Amino acid sequence: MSTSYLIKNVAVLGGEPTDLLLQDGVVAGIGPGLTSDGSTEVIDASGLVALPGLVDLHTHLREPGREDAETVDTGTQAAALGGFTAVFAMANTEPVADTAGVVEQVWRLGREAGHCDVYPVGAVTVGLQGERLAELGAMADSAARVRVFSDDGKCVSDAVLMRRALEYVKAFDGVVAQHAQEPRLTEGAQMNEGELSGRLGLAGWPAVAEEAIIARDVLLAEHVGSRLHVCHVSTAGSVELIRWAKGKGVEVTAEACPHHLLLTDELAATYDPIYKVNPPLRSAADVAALREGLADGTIDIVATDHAPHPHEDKDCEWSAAAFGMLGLETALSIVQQTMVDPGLLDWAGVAERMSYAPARIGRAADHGRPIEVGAPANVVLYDPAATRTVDPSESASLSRNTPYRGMELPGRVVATFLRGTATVLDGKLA
Ligand SMILES: NC(=O)N[C@@H](CC(=O)O)C(=O)O
Ligand SMILES: [Zn+2]
Ligand SMILES: [Zn+2]
Repeated sequence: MSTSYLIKNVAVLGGEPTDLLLQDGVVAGIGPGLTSDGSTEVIDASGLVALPGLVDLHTHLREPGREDAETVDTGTQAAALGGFTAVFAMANTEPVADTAGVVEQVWRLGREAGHCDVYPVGAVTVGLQGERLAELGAMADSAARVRVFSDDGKCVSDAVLMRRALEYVKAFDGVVAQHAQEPRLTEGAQMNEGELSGRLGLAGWPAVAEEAIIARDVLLAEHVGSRLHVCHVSTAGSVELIRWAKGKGVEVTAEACPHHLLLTDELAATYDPIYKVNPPLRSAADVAALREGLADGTIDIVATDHAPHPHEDKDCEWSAAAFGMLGLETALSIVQQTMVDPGLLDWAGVAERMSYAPARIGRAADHGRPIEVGAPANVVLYDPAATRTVDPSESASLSRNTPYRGMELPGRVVATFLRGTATVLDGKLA
């Protein structure tokens, strides 16, 4: 029999303190003054906020193939520590997750690890090569029940292939998640194109390379009547385009990453590749536009783009280093710092953008449910008053490439429950 938990005096979505009973995998009771029998573990949650288990629509778990950077086991440990109960695992593994066999392998590894649910993302094109559509239907029909398809890491830049993919996924209510990067406009690109890239002598990655693909794709999505999701939106112009498309009724959703909500391209002046990421860190004006777009719902969700890389791929000169940074264990803190503390989002808004909406977009039915009686007990307890200094060596990830090392961040995940079982207790893996 699994343990049941009575969580006392917890602020559900930041509301008035109440009690929460998690039993038999579901939320079994909510209300002040709940009492327990002897077999129930009681948690004093005074000062803590309860949120629905977080859902990350954009995680790189690296397995199969780059187990030196991350495995499904270590990546989902990091996820649980960050308050996540479900992650969508990107397809740019080795081999690429472009067949039913590979997505089932990742899905099975997730079940065996047991730290959070793993929803494999299927590649759009064979080998991420951008030439032929992968077996989308076979992945959708597999045990992994894939609904999100992405060549993330690469852009589906061929308009005909993108159109076909959007058409194809309609049959099983799927969505194409685009890494919006016009390849010809970003050959050799190293950082945001601007005055600073010129001064630093690093090849620029212009905003228009992202915006041109988003403009094209929202028009394609409208034309074929399909669902489009835009990965890691990074520019003010992209926010504007998505706002316009939504206004027209296009079925487009979009994500922003924590690092794009906090950090700017000025960090490239350090030449420290810890700040090298794709799409690149942008200007302060872009950061402000992303925060505003996330606040008003133009940007639907926060997704981490957790991108582990081993030190030999990061501890080298800027132009040789890999793109990407860790994100799972710090996401909620960065969202608190950039959105909640400045008053741009309340905790209900965080639940929408980090749990309900990503689960909806990815069709993860057991996740992203309000904390109410009968719902699966996927819950995170968070202490917004705590602070901590980020120490990369404490990360559960196999990699160390966090841009927040040494920074003092607000908040701490105290506990995470997956279907009523604690995956994290007292801030540590349970
Ligand atoms: N974001 C990154 O900088 N890197 C990602 C790929 C991607 O998300 O495009 C990776 O797989 O390392
Ligand atoms: Zn990407
Ligand atoms: Zn990615």
